Amino acid sequence: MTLFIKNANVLNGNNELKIKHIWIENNSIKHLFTGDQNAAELLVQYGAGKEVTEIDASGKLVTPGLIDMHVHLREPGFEHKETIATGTASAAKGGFTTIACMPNTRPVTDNADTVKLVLDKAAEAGSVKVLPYAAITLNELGRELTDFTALKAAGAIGFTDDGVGVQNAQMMKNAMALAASMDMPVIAHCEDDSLVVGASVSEGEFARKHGLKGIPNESEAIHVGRDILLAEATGVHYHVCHVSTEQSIRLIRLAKSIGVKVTAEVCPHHLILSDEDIPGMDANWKMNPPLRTPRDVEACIQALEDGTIDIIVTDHAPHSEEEKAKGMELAPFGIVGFETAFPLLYTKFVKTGRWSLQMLVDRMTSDPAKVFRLPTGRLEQGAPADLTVIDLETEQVVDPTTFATKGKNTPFTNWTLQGWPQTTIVDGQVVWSQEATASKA
Ligand SMILES: NC(=O)N[C@@H](CC(=O)O)C(=O)O
Ligand SMILES: [Zn+2]
Ligand SMILES: [Zn+2]
Repeated sequence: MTLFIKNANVLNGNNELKIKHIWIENNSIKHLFTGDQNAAELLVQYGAGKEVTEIDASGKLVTPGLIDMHVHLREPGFEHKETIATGTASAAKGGFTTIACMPNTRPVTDNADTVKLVLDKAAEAGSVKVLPYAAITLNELGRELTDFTALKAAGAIGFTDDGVGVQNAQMMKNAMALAASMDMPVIAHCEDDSLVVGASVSEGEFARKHGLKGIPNESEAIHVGRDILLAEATGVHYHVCHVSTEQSIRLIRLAKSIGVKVTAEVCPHHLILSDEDIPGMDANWKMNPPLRTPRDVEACIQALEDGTIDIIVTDHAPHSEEEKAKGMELAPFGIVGFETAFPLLYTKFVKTGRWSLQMLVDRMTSDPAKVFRLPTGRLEQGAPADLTVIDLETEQVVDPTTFATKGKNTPFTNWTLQGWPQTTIVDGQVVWSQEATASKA
């Protein structure tokens, strides 16, 4: 199939927008024409004898397909929360073309068969590229290492027990040494269980006001510090999940300055919301790590700006409405993220002038590709044709009833945002477009 995207606004790496015409053939970007070339003539010249699908991207931003290295697709085992089909559809609608899914399914992705099942279902669902992580320990119980060799052979791209922290330091050290010997990364949910028993929100204003036990910042940072020392000792590529505290950032900054191979990610909600924004005992504001203080929020923003935190991920974590209705203390942790991530960050940081558009796009495309050595995340001749067309103008109100994900658990309901993805292209195929949705409706 041949696809011709004309009049696209493309970033040049230096935060300048240039008009380009993008010619796609055989899954990759074959030509990148400058905007002063006549699109109609190019079509005649290069499209002779071919069936060419045209997309007019006039006035729209076209970026490399967005990449989300931390998501929960829930299948197998929790299909009432999400399936690989609904999760990837939601990702496509959010402009994502590659996503990496966490192993806290049922069964846990701690064996080669489950890795293969995820990959098969993803190929079948067909929306976006799915990269599975495998568990560090069997059943994510922290007692026994999984078979790293078999998991890597089956297609796992890294090891993580996301959902829980690995409590035992020796276990983590063994995992890191083994992963290092296989040139695989260890991705860590940092949480010391002994410090968080029975808590559902962060230690801060909201917990005090409602008489709730709080999750302290040290519960995250203690693991970050421990793991940095273990990463230094083993030489592994250590990646910190959903960083949310000033203390963790301080440690990561120090580790990077002395050459430890550490990278880190942050979620939109930890960049935009603090515990002081929580309106009441509503579990759509409950996630792990919890919303921290405004001071932590500012530390996260600055860490992303100065490169201490490398990338943005959503930690898309759908739960059913019944589960979330159990209230702040009993409901499971997690909020959905795919369909609001880019508009939230564009509206809150680019529209306000704090970030360049280039910075936001890089942290969601080329930077994750760099950190995880992916072939995608670039818009250039010869690159895989994974692209996202984004409308930076139209305002739209967040309405969870229109989400493609099964999860409606978001704190951003009714927020008015700009920067909505319009068309998502994976390997030269349109996997989602606003028009198709609109005309179907
Ligand atoms: N982030 C969350 O609040 N929840 C995640 C688990 C996790 O990412 O630790 C989930 O699986 O629901
Ligand atoms: Zn986690
Ligand atoms: Zn997660």
